[in-house]
Amino acid sequence: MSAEIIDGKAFAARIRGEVGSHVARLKQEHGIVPGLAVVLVGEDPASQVYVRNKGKQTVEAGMHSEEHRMDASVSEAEVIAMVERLNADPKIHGILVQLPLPSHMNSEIVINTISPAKDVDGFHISNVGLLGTGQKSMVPCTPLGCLMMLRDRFGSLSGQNAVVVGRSNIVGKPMFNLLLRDSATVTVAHSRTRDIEAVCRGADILVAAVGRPEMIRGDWVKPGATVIDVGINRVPAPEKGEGKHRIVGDCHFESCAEVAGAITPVPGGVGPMTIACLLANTLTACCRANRLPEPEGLTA
Ligand SMILES: NC(=O)C1=CN([C@@H]2O[C@H](COP(=O)(O)OP(=O)(O)OC[C@H]3O[C@@H](n4cnc5c(N)ncnc54)[C@H](OP(=O)(O)O)[C@@H]3O)[C@@H](O)[C@H]2O)C=CC1
Ligand SMILES: Nc1nc(=O)c2c([nH]1)NC[C@@H]1CN(c3ccc(C(=O)N[C@@H](CCC(=O)O)C(=O)O)cc3)C=[N+]21
Ligand SMILES: [Mg+2]
Repeated sequence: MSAEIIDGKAFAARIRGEVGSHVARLKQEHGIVPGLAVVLVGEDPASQVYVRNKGKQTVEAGMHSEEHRMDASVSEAEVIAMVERLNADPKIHGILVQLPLPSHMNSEIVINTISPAKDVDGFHISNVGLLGTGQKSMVPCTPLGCLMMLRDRFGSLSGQNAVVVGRSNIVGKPMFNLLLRDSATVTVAHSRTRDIEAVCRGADILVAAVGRPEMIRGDWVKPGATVIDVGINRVPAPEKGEGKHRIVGDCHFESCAEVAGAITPVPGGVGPMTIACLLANTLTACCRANRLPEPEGLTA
């Protein structure tokens, strides 16, 4: 193995520390406490873990944290009513509606009900449009975390060949926009891409957001490339015992690490950065709501 392992866990802890000191200053100088509300509909066990981590780290950063759990059988109108209540709540600066929502709901309608200023996921259509046109917006947490790690490694991304595998609204497309804004040359690959391995081999920066366990192998990677593995896949781990699981990325770690110059591990890579960026976005939203200067280095 030759690649440098990018320590997302340590990077994220550093960001949370910075967020924490800004929060302490807001409290001391202005008596303001940033607040994040998470709306969780249904009982998806993987989501539960994620929501618990978020709540814990929000409180550790000195912020106010609320979780609103709703039964999977509630109506779309009830979720919308919850969002509208949070929109109107002055204690709350950030709202996250955990996706996916139960299939009987239209998640676009629910997400677009969130006040754009409180949309710390950056999924509201007006934030999507602002990002796409290069204007100030709330930036989706996972792509923002990836961008921070890339800027840290490269300094400038100008002229780098970046390939994003996956075109979802929550990862692939916003990642494309952020890389393009930083003047990388960006290709977006997806399930219809022809000769995807060759496309990936052209990448100085390879971002994998596919949702297919270990799909990207070492021979897809250009020697020395930087590989950002967004994938979070639960796969059976019989070696750990009957019915046990482990988490793997969209990249086959061992073979990719032999070829890449640097790679993010799963777990311990993009995941912790996502939560750190969620806290950073909540702080940013709070500063904007109170017409206070925004913290530097915590937004795109
Ligand atoms: N670490 C973190 O913080 C986060 C991790 N994730 C993880 O990232 C991964 C991606 O998530 P998300 O973007 O929501 O996933 P989606 O399922 O919404 O999108 C997957 C994308 O990958 C493409 N794709 C699927 N199969 C292939 C294939 N065989 N070859 C090429 N492209 C393919 C799809 O193409 P097409 O459009 O043509 O169907 C689609 O564009 C998941 O593992 C998810 O769990 C997600 C969010 C946050
Ligand atoms: N509205 C919305 N916004 C999201 O940002 C969102 C969402 N819905 N739905 C689900 C996905 C998934 N996601 C993760 C975030 C952090 C980790 C994370 O912290 N992972 C750790 C721990 C993994 C573990 O061991 O469980 C790691 O990778 O090291 C994982 C997954 C955010 N998502
Ligand atoms: Mg998805």
